[in-house]
Amino acid sequence: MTGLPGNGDSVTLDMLKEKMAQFAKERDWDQFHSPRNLLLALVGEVGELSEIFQWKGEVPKGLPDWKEEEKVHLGEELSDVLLYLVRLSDICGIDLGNAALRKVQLNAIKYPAKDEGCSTKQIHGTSTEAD
Ligand SMILES: Nc1ccn([C@H]2C[C@H](O)[C@@H](COP(=O)(O)OP(=O)(O)OP(=O)(O)O)O2)c(=O)n1
Repeated sequence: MTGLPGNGDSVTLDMLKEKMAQFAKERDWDQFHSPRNLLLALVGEVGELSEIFQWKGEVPKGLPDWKEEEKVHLGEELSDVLLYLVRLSDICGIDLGNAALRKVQLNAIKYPAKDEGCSTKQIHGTSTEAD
């Protein structure tokens, strides 16, 4: 495994966590990667991500009309958000993967599937045929 993108390996949150830790250590940037700084950096990147969609109106899933360079840019901004989120979680001592899995379970309890009596209308204000 080379750890480089595109070599067929699946990327894990742990890999990204280690990459970010190494990146900060090599630059002596641990001093700047405080919880508050990382949170602000994360929010800034969410802003940059939002700018990509700003004023475009609704866009179809899969972004079929977008140029390749726009999709590359989108991937970069999504990555910045993910990387700061992973780093913030690490610095706060949160196991993000397990916390997210637990949250998915909690979501399923809070919003039961339609067979278990939950309607789309209750949550999104619109009905589907299944409702
Ligand atoms: N103190 C820092 C600064 C940067 N990064 C890393 C995490 C992000 O993935 C990326 C963010 O870099 P920039 O602040 O240069 O932001 P952009 O890449 O979005 O550049 P720009 O804002 O010019 O578009 O670099 C980091 O870990 N710690």
